[in-house]
Amino acid sequence: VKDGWFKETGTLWPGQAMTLEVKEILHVEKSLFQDVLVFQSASYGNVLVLDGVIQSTERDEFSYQEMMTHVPMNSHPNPKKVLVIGGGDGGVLREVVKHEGVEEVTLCEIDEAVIRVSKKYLPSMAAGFEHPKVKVHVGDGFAFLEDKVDSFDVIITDSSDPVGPAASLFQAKFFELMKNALHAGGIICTQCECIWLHMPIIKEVMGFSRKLFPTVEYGFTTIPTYPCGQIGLLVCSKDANANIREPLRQWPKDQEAKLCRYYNNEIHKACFVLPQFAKAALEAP
Ligand SMILES: NCCCN[C@H]1CC[C@H](N)CC1
Repeated sequence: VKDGWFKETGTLWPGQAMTLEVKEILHVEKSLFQDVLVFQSASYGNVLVLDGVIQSTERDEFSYQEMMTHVPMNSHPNPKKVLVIGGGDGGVLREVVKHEGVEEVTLCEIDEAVIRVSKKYLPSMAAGFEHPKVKVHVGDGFAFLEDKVDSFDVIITDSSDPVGPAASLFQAKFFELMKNALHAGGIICTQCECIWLHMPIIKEVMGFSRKLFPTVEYGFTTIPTYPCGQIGLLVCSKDANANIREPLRQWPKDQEAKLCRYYNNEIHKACFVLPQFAKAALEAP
């Protein structure tokens, strides 16, 4: 933090940086896995930063957490058992339990510091941990999935970037583990980076995903504090007849408006409509 501003420089977005004005530094810690910073910003509420990269801000996190959750969940006919890999700020958990049919949601986060710090400084997200249907496992998602077979209806990988603790979550082996852990007809949704910055990463991940899943779709959401204000979600189904682009389930309009500030059943469809350069680069070979 310099002259009262935080600057998000990163090897994954060379030559550019988001900056946020800092009102107060709330927490600085070196966890077992990464540098953890929380600050109160002048205009985005409290901000969680891991290894210098913005993970969540109170003002705009709902965009990402809602889309990462409700696009896969409403693409599944009846999700009962849900797994969240990463997601230590609790935001995805908060969204998953909005689906009445869910019986149990397990969160597997490698770094207990993220959970602890989120509970203290990001209460609107960490509220997700309080729900009776929630089980928390602190550990590596890779290791957690090694012995899971035919166990979940939906798996959401809410990860940081493929640099540091989350690097293994962008590899084919991890997608094989997620596939094996899914029930028939199961769906995964993973954080899949930005079309303005990471086309090679997106193409690589979609490439091996298409070998593993019959249905693979890249959608995105807009979010001011992620690089270039756009972040992707890769949604894959084991069901060859699944049409992820059309919500299978939807709340009644008035209920939807109470539950969500970003997601609705129109934006579920719209999020898969890509600009020409991305459509051309990402369409199936
Ligand atoms: N719930 C935390 C979301 C983490 N998502 C990522 C954080 C880092 C960004 N460069 C990309 C999204």
